Amino acid sequence: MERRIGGLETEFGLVCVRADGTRALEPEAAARELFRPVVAQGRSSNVFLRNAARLYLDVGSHPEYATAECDDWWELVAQDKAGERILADLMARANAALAERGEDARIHLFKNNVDHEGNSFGSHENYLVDRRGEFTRLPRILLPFLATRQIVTGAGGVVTEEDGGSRFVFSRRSDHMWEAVSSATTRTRPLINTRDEPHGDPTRFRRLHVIVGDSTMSEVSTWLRFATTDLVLRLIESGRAVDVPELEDTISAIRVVARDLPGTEPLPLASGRTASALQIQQRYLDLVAPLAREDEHDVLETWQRALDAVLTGDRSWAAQTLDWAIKERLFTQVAARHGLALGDPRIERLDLAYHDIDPEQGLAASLRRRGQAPSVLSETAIESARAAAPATTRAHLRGRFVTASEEAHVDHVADWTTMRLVRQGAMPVSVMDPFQTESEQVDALIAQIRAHGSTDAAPPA
Ligand SMILES: Nc1ncnc2c1ncn2[C@@H]1O[C@H](COP(=O)(O)OP(=O)(O)OP(=O)(O)O)[C@@H](O)[C@H]1O
Ligand SMILES: [Mg+2]
Repeated sequence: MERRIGGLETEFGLVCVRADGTRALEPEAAARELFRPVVAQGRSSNVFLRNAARLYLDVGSHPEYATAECDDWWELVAQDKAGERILADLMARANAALAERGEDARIHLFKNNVDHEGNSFGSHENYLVDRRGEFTRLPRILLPFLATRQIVTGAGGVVTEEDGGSRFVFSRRSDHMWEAVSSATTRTRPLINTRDEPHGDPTRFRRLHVIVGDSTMSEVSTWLRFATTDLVLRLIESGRAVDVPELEDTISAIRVVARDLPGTEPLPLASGRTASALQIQQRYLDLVAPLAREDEHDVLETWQRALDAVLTGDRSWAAQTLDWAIKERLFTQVAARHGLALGDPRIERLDLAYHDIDPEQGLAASLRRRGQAPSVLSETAIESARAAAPATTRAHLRGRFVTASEEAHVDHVADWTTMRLVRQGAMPVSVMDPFQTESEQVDALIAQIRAHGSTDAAPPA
Protein backbone atom coordinates (compact mmCIF):
# COMPACT_ATOMS: atom_id res chain seq x y z
CA MET A 1 0.00 0.00 0.00
CA GLU A 2 1.55 3.32 -1.05
CA ARG A 3 -0.70 5.32 1.22
CA ARG A 4 -1.60 3.59 4.43
CA ILE A 5 -4.07 4.43 7.16
CA GLY A 6 -3.02 4.03 10.76
CA GLY A 7 -4.23 4.91 14.22
CA LEU A 8 -2.81 4.71 17.73
CA GLU A 9 -4.72 3.65 20.85
CA THR A 10 -3.27 4.63 24.22
CA GLU A 11 -4.38 3.36 27.59
CA PHE A 12 -3.55 5.76 30.42
CA GLY A 13 -2.68 4.92 34.00
CA LEU A 14 -4.73 6.81 36.57
CA VAL A 15 -4.15 7.47 40.27
CA CYS A 16 -5.80 9.80 42.72
CA VAL A 17 -3.69 10.62 45.76
CA ARG A 18 -3.71 12.83 48.84
CA ALA A 19 -1.01 15.40 49.51
CA ASP A 20 0.86 12.75 51.55
CA GLY A 21 0.87 10.38 48.56
CA THR A 22 -1.64 7.84 49.89
CA ARG A 23 -4.59 6.81 47.76
CA ALA A 24 -7.51 9.24 47.97
CA LEU A 25 -10.05 7.85 45.50
CA GLU A 26 -10.46 4.38 44.05
CA PRO A 27 -9.71 4.32 40.31
CA GLU A 28 -13.39 3.95 39.47
CA ALA A 29 -14.39 7.08 41.40
CA ALA A 30 -11.42 9.01 40.03
CA ALA A 31 -12.31 7.99 36.47
CA ARG A 32 -15.90 9.10 37.04
CA GLU A 33 -14.63 12.48 38.22
CA LEU A 34 -12.31 12.75 35.21
CA PHE A 35 -15.02 11.89 32.69
CA ARG A 36 -17.75 14.12 34.18
CA PRO A 37 -17.49 16.78 31.42
CA VAL A 38 -17.30 14.07 28.74
CA VAL A 39 -20.48 12.40 29.96
CA ALA A 40 -22.20 15.78 30.31
CA GLN A 41 -21.38 16.59 26.69
CA GLY A 42 -21.84 13.22 25.02
CA ARG A 43 -24.15 11.39 27.51
CA SER A 44 -21.68 8.51 27.51
CA SER A 45 -18.19 7.63 28.66
CA ASN A 46 -17.45 6.40 25.15
CA VAL A 47 -17.48 9.27 22.67
CA PHE A 48 -15.99 10.52 19.44
CA LEU A 49 -14.47 13.99 19.56
CA ARG A 50 -14.39 16.89 17.12
CA ASN A 51 -10.96 15.73 15.93
CA ALA A 52 -12.62 12.36 15.16
CA ALA A 53 -10.70 10.53 17.88
CA ARG A 54 -12.37 8.11 20.29
CA LEU A 55 -12.18 8.83 24.00
CA TYR A 56 -13.50 6.27 26.41
CA LEU A 57 -13.24 4.51 29.70
CA ASP A 58 -12.05 0.99 29.23
CA VAL A 59 -12.66 -1.87 31.64
CA GLY A 60 -10.73 -1.36 34.85
CA SER A 61 -11.35 2.40 34.70
CA HIS A 62 -8.54 3.10 32.26
CA PRO A 63 -9.05 6.18 30.14
CA GLU A 64 -8.23 5.39 26.54
CA TYR A 65 -7.69 7.71 23.61
CA ALA A 66 -7.64 6.31 20.08
CA THR A 67 -6.44 8.73 17.42
CA ALA A 68 -8.47 9.22 14.30
CA GLU A 69 -7.36 7.51 11.10
CA CYS A 70 -4.19 9.17 9.78
CA ASP A 71 -2.26 8.66 6.54
CA ASP A 72 0.75 10.72 7.54
CA TRP A 73 2.89 9.70 10.50
CA TRP A 74 3.68 13.22 11.69
CA GLU A 75 -0.05 13.95 11.61
CA LEU A 76 -0.52 10.82 13.71
CA VAL A 77 2.01 12.05 16.26
CA ALA A 78 0.18 15.40 16.39
CA GLN A 79 -3.15 13.62 16.90
CA ASP A 80 -1.58 11.53 19.66
CA LYS A 81 -0.09 14.59 21.39
CA ALA A 82 -3.50 16.28 21.07
CA GLY A 83 -4.92 13.35 23.01
CA GLU A 84 -2.44 13.93 25.84
CA ARG A 85 -3.55 17.55 26.02
CA ILE A 86 -7.25 16.67 25.98
CA LEU A 87 -6.72 14.28 28.89
CA ALA A 88 -4.47 16.76 30.72
CA ASP A 89 -7.26 19.34 30.46
CA LEU A 90 -9.82 16.90 31.84
CA MET A 91 -7.41 16.17 34.67
CA ALA A 92 -7.00 19.88 35.45
CA ARG A 93 -10.79 20.35 35.49
CA ALA A 94 -11.31 17.35 37.75
CA ASN A 95 -8.59 18.53 40.12
CA ALA A 96 -10.10 22.01 40.26
CA ALA A 97 -13.49 20.47 41.09
CA LEU A 98 -11.97 18.28 43.82
CA ALA A 99 -10.15 21.28 45.30
CA GLU A 100 -13.32 23.36 45.24
CA ARG A 101 -15.08 20.67 47.24
CA GLY A 102 -12.22 20.83 49.73
CA GLU A 103 -11.11 17.27 49.06
CA ASP A 104 -7.51 16.30 49.68
CA ALA A 105 -7.29 14.46 46.38
CA ARG A 106 -5.36 14.97 43.16
CA ILE A 107 -5.62 12.97 39.96
CA HIS A 108 -2.51 12.08 37.95
CA LEU A 109 -2.52 10.52 34.51
CA PHE A 110 0.37 8.55 33.06
CA LYS A 111 1.07 7.48 29.54
CA ASN A 112 3.16 4.66 30.92
CA ASN A 113 3.75 1.03 30.16
CA VAL A 114 3.97 -0.93 33.38
CA ASP A 115 3.14 0.15 36.92
CA HIS A 116 4.72 -1.07 40.14
CA GLU A 117 1.84 -3.49 40.69
CA GLY A 118 2.83 -5.18 37.44
CA ASN A 119 -0.13 -3.95 35.37
CA SER A 120 0.78 -3.17 31.82
CA PHE A 121 -0.89 -0.52 29.71
CA GLY A 122 -1.47 -0.82 26.02
CA SER A 123 -0.26 1.33 23.19
CA HIS A 124 -1.80 -0.39 20.22
CA GLU A 125 -0.87 0.42 16.65
CA ASN A 126 -3.42 -0.13 13.90
CA TYR A 127 -2.44 -0.44 10.25
CA LEU A 128 -4.69 -0.82 7.26
CA VAL A 129 -3.67 -3.70 5.03
CA ASP A 130 -5.18 -5.10 1.89
CA ARG A 131 -7.54 -8.04 2.36
CA ARG A 132 -6.21 -9.78 -0.72
CA GLY A 133 -2.69 -9.23 0.45
CA GLU A 134 -0.19 -11.36 2.16
CA PHE A 135 -1.78 -11.88 5.56
CA THR A 136 -0.58 -15.46 5.77
CA ARG A 137 3.09 -14.64 5.35
CA LEU A 138 2.77 -11.38 7.23
CA PRO A 139 3.55 -12.64 10.76
CA ARG A 140 6.58 -14.60 9.57
CA ILE A 141 8.16 -11.49 8.07
CA LEU A 142 6.92 -8.97 10.61
CA LEU A 143 7.73 -10.76 13.89
CA PRO A 144 11.55 -10.60 13.84
CA PHE A 145 11.23 -6.89 13.10
CA LEU A 146 8.75 -6.30 15.93
CA ALA A 147 10.74 -8.32 18.46
CA THR A 148 13.89 -6.30 17.80
CA ARG A 149 12.59 -2.79 17.03
CA GLN A 150 12.65 -1.97 20.76
CA ILE A 151 16.35 -1.09 20.35
CA VAL A 152 15.04 1.87 18.34
CA THR A 153 11.58 2.65 19.66
CA GLY A 154 11.46 1.11 23.15
CA ALA A 155 10.46 3.42 25.99
CA GLY A 156 13.30 2.17 28.21
CA GLY A 157 13.03 1.38 31.90
CA VAL A 158 14.37 -0.70 34.74
CA VAL A 159 13.51 -4.30 35.58
CA THR A 160 14.28 -6.24 38.72
CA GLU A 161 15.63 -9.69 38.00
CA GLU A 162 14.89 -12.87 39.96
CA ASP A 163 18.19 -12.56 41.85
CA GLY A 164 17.07 -9.13 43.09
CA GLY A 165 19.45 -7.19 40.84
CA SER A 166 18.11 -4.41 38.66
CA ARG A 167 19.08 -3.32 35.18
CA PHE A 168 18.16 -0.92 32.46
CA VAL A 169 16.23 -2.40 29.50
CA PHE A 170 15.03 -1.14 26.12
CA SER A 171 11.44 -2.08 26.95
CA ARG A 172 9.78 -3.33 30.11
CA ARG A 173 6.81 -4.46 28.10
CA SER A 174 8.91 -7.24 26.58
CA ASP A 175 8.57 -9.29 29.76
CA HIS A 176 4.79 -8.99 29.47
CA MET A 177 4.49 -10.55 26.03
CA TRP A 178 3.49 -14.19 26.08
CA GLU A 179 2.69 -15.16 22.53
CA ALA A 180 3.75 -14.16 19.06
CA VAL A 181 0.34 -14.08 17.38
CA SER A 182 -3.11 -14.57 18.85
CA SER A 183 -6.66 -13.33 18.64
CA ALA A 184 -6.76 -12.27 22.31
CA THR A 185 -5.29 -9.01 23.56
CA THR A 186 -5.22 -9.39 27.31
CA ARG A 187 -4.90 -12.97 28.49
CA THR A 188 -2.08 -14.10 26.28
CA ARG A 189 -0.59 -10.74 25.23
CA PRO A 190 0.57 -11.43 21.69
CA LEU A 191 2.81 -9.13 19.63
CA ILE A 192 0.24 -9.17 16.86
CA ASN A 193 -3.46 -9.50 17.50
CA THR A 194 -5.34 -11.23 14.71
CA ARG A 195 -8.90 -10.32 15.69
CA ASP A 196 -10.53 -9.56 12.37
CA GLU A 197 -12.27 -6.22 12.79
CA PRO A 198 -11.39 -4.17 9.74
CA HIS A 199 -13.44 -1.05 10.58
CA GLY A 200 -14.03 -0.84 6.85
CA ASP A 201 -15.21 -2.85 3.90
CA PRO A 202 -14.31 -6.43 4.95
CA THR A 203 -13.99 -7.56 1.35
CA ARG A 204 -11.22 -5.02 0.69
CA PHE A 205 -9.47 -4.34 3.98
CA ARG A 206 -7.97 -5.78 7.10
CA ARG A 207 -6.76 -3.89 10.12
CA LEU A 208 -3.49 -5.11 11.56
CA HIS A 209 -3.37 -4.70 15.32
CA VAL A 210 0.18 -4.52 16.70
CA ILE A 211 0.19 -4.60 20.47
CA VAL A 212 3.84 -5.05 21.35
CA GLY A 213 4.69 -1.34 21.32
CA ASP A 214 5.59 0.82 24.29
CA SER A 215 3.78 4.06 24.99
CA THR A 216 6.29 6.60 23.79
CA MET A 217 6.61 10.21 24.93
CA SER A 218 9.25 11.26 22.40
CA GLU A 219 7.67 12.48 19.17
CA VAL A 220 10.51 10.89 17.22
CA SER A 221 10.04 7.50 18.92
CA THR A 222 6.31 7.48 18.13
CA TRP A 223 6.91 8.60 14.56
CA LEU A 224 9.56 5.92 14.01
CA ARG A 225 7.23 3.19 15.29
CA PHE A 226 4.75 3.92 12.53
CA ALA A 227 7.09 5.04 9.77
CA THR A 228 9.37 1.99 10.00
CA THR A 229 6.55 -0.54 10.44
CA ASP A 230 4.76 0.97 7.45
CA LEU A 231 7.88 0.34 5.33
CA VAL A 232 8.18 -3.24 6.52
CA LEU A 233 4.51 -3.81 5.65
CA ARG A 234 5.21 -2.45 2.19
CA LEU A 235 8.05 -4.93 1.87
CA ILE A 236 5.65 -7.76 2.72
CA GLU A 237 3.07 -6.41 0.29
CA SER A 238 5.62 -6.13 -2.50
CA GLY A 239 5.10 -9.88 -2.89
CA ARG A 240 8.81 -10.35 -3.43
CA ALA A 241 10.56 -13.32 -1.90
CA VAL A 242 12.18 -11.82 1.17
CA ASP A 243 14.84 -13.53 3.15
CA VAL A 244 14.47 -12.36 6.74
CA PRO A 245 16.15 -13.86 9.80
CA GLU A 246 13.26 -15.77 11.39
CA LEU A 247 13.64 -16.21 15.12
CA GLU A 248 13.53 -19.68 16.60
CA ASP A 249 11.53 -18.42 19.58
CA THR A 250 10.10 -14.90 19.42
CA ILE A 251 9.12 -14.70 23.07
CA SER A 252 12.49 -15.70 24.52
CA ALA A 253 14.21 -13.46 21.98
CA ILE A 254 12.18 -10.38 22.90
CA ARG A 255 13.26 -10.76 26.54
CA VAL A 256 16.90 -11.17 25.59
CA VAL A 257 16.81 -8.15 23.29
CA ALA A 258 15.28 -5.99 26.03
CA ARG A 259 18.35 -6.63 28.23
CA ASP A 260 20.97 -6.54 25.49
CA LEU A 261 22.01 -2.86 25.47
CA PRO A 262 24.98 -3.45 23.12
CA GLY A 263 22.53 -5.12 20.70
CA THR A 264 25.00 -7.88 19.87
CA GLU A 265 23.72 -10.97 21.71
CA PRO A 266 23.33 -13.86 19.23
CA LEU A 267 19.66 -14.85 18.92
CA PRO A 268 18.89 -18.39 17.71
CA LEU A 269 17.23 -18.43 14.30
CA ALA A 270 14.91 -21.02 12.79
CA SER A 271 17.63 -21.75 10.25
CA GLY A 272 19.94 -22.95 13.01
CA ARG A 273 22.13 -19.89 12.66
CA THR A 274 22.12 -16.81 14.90
CA ALA A 275 21.75 -13.05 14.42
CA SER A 276 21.84 -10.12 16.83
CA ALA A 277 19.11 -7.53 17.28
CA LEU A 278 21.35 -4.99 15.54
CA GLN A 279 21.94 -7.29 12.59
CA ILE A 280 18.23 -8.06 12.28
CA GLN A 281 17.21 -4.40 12.35
CA GLN A 282 19.94 -3.51 9.88
CA ARG A 283 18.73 -6.26 7.57
CA TYR A 284 15.18 -4.84 7.57
CA LEU A 285 16.45 -1.32 7.02
CA ASP A 286 18.50 -2.48 4.04
CA LEU A 287 15.59 -4.49 2.63
CA VAL A 288 13.07 -1.63 2.80
CA ALA A 289 15.43 1.14 1.65
CA PRO A 290 14.72 0.64 -2.07
CA LEU A 291 10.97 0.85 -1.38
CA ALA A 292 11.10 4.20 0.43
CA ARG A 293 9.65 7.19 -1.37
CA GLU A 294 11.66 10.38 -1.80
CA ASP A 295 9.86 11.97 1.15
CA GLU A 296 10.69 8.97 3.36
CA HIS A 297 14.46 9.26 3.27
CA ASP A 298 14.42 10.93 6.64
CA VAL A 299 12.82 7.75 8.03
CA LEU A 300 15.75 5.68 6.77
CA GLU A 301 18.27 8.21 8.04
CA THR A 302 16.75 8.46 11.50
CA TRP A 303 16.40 4.69 11.77
CA GLN A 304 20.08 4.30 10.80
CA ARG A 305 21.15 6.91 13.35
CA ALA A 306 19.24 5.03 16.03
CA LEU A 307 20.96 1.75 15.14
CA ASP A 308 24.35 3.49 15.09
CA ALA A 309 23.72 4.83 18.58
CA VAL A 310 23.43 1.24 19.81
CA LEU A 311 26.32 -0.03 17.69
CA THR A 312 28.84 2.65 18.66
CA GLY A 313 27.61 3.39 22.18
CA ASP A 314 27.73 7.09 21.26
CA ARG A 315 24.51 8.44 22.76
CA SER A 316 24.99 12.14 21.99
CA TRP A 317 22.10 12.22 19.49
CA ALA A 318 19.94 9.41 20.91
CA ALA A 319 19.96 10.70 24.49
CA GLN A 320 18.07 13.79 23.38
CA THR A 321 15.86 12.05 20.85
CA LEU A 322 14.75 8.52 21.68
CA ASP A 323 12.81 7.62 24.81
CA TRP A 324 14.98 4.72 25.91
CA ALA A 325 18.21 6.69 25.54
CA ILE A 326 16.81 9.84 27.20
CA LYS A 327 15.83 7.72 30.19
CA GLU A 328 19.06 5.75 30.21
CA ARG A 329 21.09 8.95 30.54
CA LEU A 330 18.73 10.47 33.09
CA PHE A 331 18.53 7.41 35.33
CA THR A 332 22.28 6.72 35.27
CA GLN A 333 23.06 10.35 36.08
CA VAL A 334 20.58 10.54 38.95
CA ALA A 335 21.63 7.13 40.30
CA ALA A 336 25.32 8.13 40.23
CA ARG A 337 24.71 11.55 41.80
CA HIS A 338 22.74 10.12 44.73
CA GLY A 339 24.50 6.77 45.01
CA LEU A 340 21.34 4.83 44.18
CA ALA A 341 20.86 1.43 42.60
CA LEU A 342 18.78 1.51 39.40
CA GLY A 343 16.12 -0.49 41.24
CA ASP A 344 15.69 2.22 43.87
CA PRO A 345 12.08 3.42 44.29
CA ARG A 346 13.30 6.96 43.51
CA ILE A 347 14.32 5.84 40.02
CA GLU A 348 10.95 4.13 39.64
CA ARG A 349 9.28 7.44 40.54
CA LEU A 350 11.46 9.24 38.01
CA ASP A 351 10.32 6.77 35.35
CA LEU A 352 6.69 7.43 36.25
CA ALA A 353 7.28 11.20 36.24
CA TYR A 354 8.65 10.88 32.71
CA HIS A 355 5.29 9.48 31.60
CA ASP A 356 3.21 11.98 33.60
CA ILE A 357 1.18 13.91 31.00
CA ASP A 358 0.80 17.01 33.16
CA PRO A 359 2.15 19.81 30.95
CA GLU A 360 3.80 21.56 33.92
CA GLN A 361 4.84 18.69 36.17
CA GLY A 362 5.54 15.95 33.63
CA LEU A 363 9.23 15.23 33.22
CA ALA A 364 9.11 14.55 29.46
CA ALA A 365 7.49 17.94 28.92
CA SER A 366 10.08 19.73 31.02
CA LEU A 367 12.96 18.00 29.20
CA ARG A 368 11.37 19.10 25.95
CA ARG A 369 11.29 22.71 27.16
CA ARG A 370 14.97 22.45 28.05
CA GLY A 371 15.88 21.05 24.64
CA GLN A 372 16.73 17.62 26.08
CA ALA A 373 13.90 15.80 24.33
CA PRO A 374 12.65 16.34 20.78
CA SER A 375 10.14 19.00 19.91
CA VAL A 376 9.52 18.53 16.22
CA LEU A 377 5.86 19.46 15.99
CA SER A 378 4.92 23.10 16.20
CA GLU A 379 2.49 24.33 18.83
CA THR A 380 0.08 25.11 15.98
CA ALA A 381 0.25 21.57 14.61
CA ILE A 382 -0.66 20.06 17.97
CA GLU A 383 -3.38 22.58 18.71
CA SER A 384 -4.98 22.16 15.30
CA ALA A 385 -4.92 18.37 15.76
CA ARG A 386 -6.89 18.95 18.92
CA ALA A 387 -9.52 20.97 17.11
CA ALA A 388 -9.78 19.23 13.76
CA ALA A 389 -9.57 15.74 12.31
CA PRO A 390 -6.98 14.69 9.73
CA ALA A 391 -8.21 16.14 6.43
CA THR A 392 -7.10 13.32 4.14
CA THR A 393 -8.98 10.33 5.59
CA ARG A 394 -12.53 9.34 6.54
CA ALA A 395 -11.86 11.01 9.90
CA HIS A 396 -12.53 14.32 8.16
CA LEU A 397 -16.19 13.33 7.66
CA ARG A 398 -16.59 12.14 11.24
CA GLY A 399 -14.95 15.31 12.56
CA ARG A 400 -17.42 17.47 10.61
CA PHE A 401 -20.34 15.35 11.84
CA VAL A 402 -19.34 15.56 15.51
CA THR A 403 -18.55 19.27 15.30
CA ALA A 404 -21.90 20.07 13.65
CA SER A 405 -23.81 17.94 16.16
CA GLU A 406 -22.10 19.48 19.17
CA GLU A 407 -22.59 23.01 17.86
CA ALA A 408 -26.29 22.38 17.27
CA HIS A 409 -26.69 20.40 20.54
CA VAL A 410 -27.98 17.38 18.67
CA ASP A 411 -27.67 13.93 20.26
CA HIS A 412 -25.60 11.69 18.04
CA VAL A 413 -23.57 8.51 18.03
CA ALA A 414 -20.66 7.38 15.92
CA ASP A 415 -18.21 4.57 15.55
CA TRP A 416 -15.32 4.14 13.13
CA THR A 417 -17.58 3.38 10.17
CA THR A 418 -20.95 4.93 10.95
CA MET A 419 -22.64 8.14 12.10
CA ARG A 420 -26.21 8.47 13.29
CA LEU A 421 -28.49 10.89 15.09
CA VAL A 422 -30.21 9.70 18.24
CA ARG A 423 -33.82 10.16 17.24
CA GLN A 424 -36.58 7.90 16.12
CA GLY A 425 -36.25 6.67 12.56
CA ALA A 426 -32.78 8.16 12.09
CA MET A 427 -30.78 6.12 9.60
CA PRO A 428 -27.05 5.56 10.06
CA VAL A 429 -24.66 6.76 7.41
CA SER A 430 -21.77 4.39 6.77
CA VAL A 431 -18.37 5.18 5.34
CA MET A 432 -16.69 1.86 4.69
CA ASP A 433 -13.68 3.25 2.86
CA PRO A 434 -11.15 4.76 5.31
CA PHE A 435 -9.71 6.90 2.50
CA GLN A 436 -13.02 8.59 1.69
CA THR A 437 -13.09 12.31 2.48
CA GLU A 438 -16.25 13.41 0.71
CA SER A 439 -19.78 12.09 0.98
CA GLU A 440 -23.10 13.49 -0.16
CA GLN A 441 -24.82 11.43 2.53
CA VAL A 442 -22.72 13.01 5.24
CA ASP A 443 -23.32 16.48 3.74
CA ALA A 444 -27.06 15.76 3.87
CA LEU A 445 -26.80 14.54 7.45
CA ILE A 446 -24.98 17.72 8.48
CA ALA A 447 -27.58 19.88 6.69
CA GLN A 448 -30.26 18.01 8.65
CA ILE A 449 -28.39 18.60 11.91
CA ARG A 450 -28.15 22.34 11.21
CA ALA A 451 -31.82 22.57 10.21
CA HIS A 452 -33.17 20.62 13.16
CA GLY A 453 -30.65 21.57 15.83
CA SER A 454 -32.09 22.85 19.07
CA THR A 455 -33.26 26.45 18.86
CA ASP A 456 -31.00 27.55 21.71
CA ALA A 457 -27.99 26.28 19.80
CA ALA A 458 -24.84 28.23 20.39
CA PRO A 459 -23.37 29.95 17.33
CA PRO A 460 -20.57 27.97 15.74
CA ALA A 461 -17.21 28.59 17.43
N1 LIG B 1 -9.61 0.67 8.65
C1 LIG B 1 -8.70 1.00 9.55
N2 LIG B 1 -7.41 0.63 9.40
C2 LIG B 1 -6.48 0.93 10.31
N3 LIG B 1 -6.74 1.59 11.44
C3 LIG B 1 -8.01 1.97 11.64
C4 LIG B 1 -9.04 1.71 10.72
N4 LIG B 1 -10.19 2.22 11.19
C5 LIG B 1 -9.90 2.77 12.37
N5 LIG B 1 -8.58 2.63 12.65
C6 LIG B 1 -7.85 3.02 13.86
O1 LIG B 1 -7.97 1.93 14.76
C7 LIG B 1 -8.05 2.39 16.10
C8 LIG B 1 -9.27 1.75 16.76
O2 LIG B 1 -9.31 2.09 18.10
P1 LIG B 1 -10.29 1.37 19.16
O3 LIG B 1 -9.81 1.72 20.52
O4 LIG B 1 -11.68 1.66 18.83
O5 LIG B 1 -9.86 -0.12 18.89
P2 LIG B 1 -10.58 -1.50 18.80
O6 LIG B 1 -9.47 -2.46 18.78
O7 LIG B 1 -11.54 -1.54 17.66
O8 LIG B 1 -11.45 -1.60 20.06
P3 LIG B 1 -11.18 -1.84 21.61
O9 LIG B 1 -10.02 -1.00 22.02
O10 LIG B 1 -12.46 -1.42 22.20
O11 LIG B 1 -10.89 -3.30 21.74
C9 LIG B 1 -8.10 3.90 16.02
O12 LIG B 1 -6.86 4.46 16.36
C10 LIG B 1 -8.46 4.17 14.56
O13 LIG B 1 -7.93 5.38 14.07
MG1 LIG C 1 -8.98 0.44 21.93
